[in-house]
Amino acid sequence: MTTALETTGLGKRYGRDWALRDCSLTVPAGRVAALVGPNGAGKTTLLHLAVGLLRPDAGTVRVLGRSPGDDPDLLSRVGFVAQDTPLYRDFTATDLITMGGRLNRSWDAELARERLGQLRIPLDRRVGKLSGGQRAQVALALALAKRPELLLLDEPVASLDPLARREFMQALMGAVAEHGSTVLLSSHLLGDLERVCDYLIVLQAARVQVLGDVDALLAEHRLLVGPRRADLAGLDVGTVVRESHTDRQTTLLVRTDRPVADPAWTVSDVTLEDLVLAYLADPSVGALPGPGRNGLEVAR
Ligand SMILES: Nc1ncnc2c1ncn2[C@@H]1O[C@H](COP(=O)(O)OP(=O)(O)OP(=O)(O)O)[C@@H](O)[C@H]1O
Repeated sequence: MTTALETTGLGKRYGRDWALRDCSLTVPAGRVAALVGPNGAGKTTLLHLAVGLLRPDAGTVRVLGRSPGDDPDLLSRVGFVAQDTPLYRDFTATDLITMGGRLNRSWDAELARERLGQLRIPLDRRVGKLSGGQRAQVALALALAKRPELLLLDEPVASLDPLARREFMQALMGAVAEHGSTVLLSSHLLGDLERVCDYLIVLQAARVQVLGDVDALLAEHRLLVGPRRADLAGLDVGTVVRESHTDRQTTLLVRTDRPVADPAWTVSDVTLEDLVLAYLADPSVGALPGPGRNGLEVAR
């Protein structure tokens, strides 16, 4: 299996409004993919379509080569942690671990107990009495105990403190390294994603805006700082994704497959955060796979 998730022209509508539209993407197996975008962009909708909680109104979604919703067996191979970690609040973690063992064919109860023990989360306290962050950790431990081939996480670290976020991300990386799982993780915390994700999906206004390998995307973008130049016509620095100007200075985030030769510009690498923020600031520009430079094409 080389592709964990594949969508083709996928769409979901609520009434007359599209929550997700013309969404065609793949997440290669074994990747840790970041799913980012502003509030209401369609991230949760995409994840719910992938686990069969929603049915498409257009197009198709394939998970591990199968169609979610039509294939109950698929659920045993996919872990999903929903945005609000909706666990049964009257049960203890021990109850949930036992229940998971009855509901799942391959279930590593010891892994879940060990993880929660290391995090000092009381196994015998009702989940409703745990903190939001502790509940998120219980939900992740249960999802990992399933030993899923694909793990889908909807803003799992939002309620965690900075140390716990780092630990959570490390646990994810551990699971990927150990079991070769694929992870698709939605989050607004770009700094956290930069450390662990090697694949990027940016959704904006229900559509895919940027898609691809993080290293390839970072290698193709540059930050240029130079004397103020408000008129960019005729400038040969690649595609300008974002421009900003002060009285004396112009800063550009550009996409180019060539070194910037003009000595007027100070050229530096971009971070994932620079790149995502630049694209989010201008919905009319995108970077999608296609027959363009380095397999990627700028859509304006
Ligand atoms: N049950 C629903 N009924 C009507 N509209 C909905 C429903 N669920 C989502 N939407 C709309 O679909 C769009 C996409 O929502 P979605 O929850 O997928 O966004 P998101 O990217 O996950 O946002 P956030 O970052 O705020 O969690 C939004 O405009 C939202 O208002």
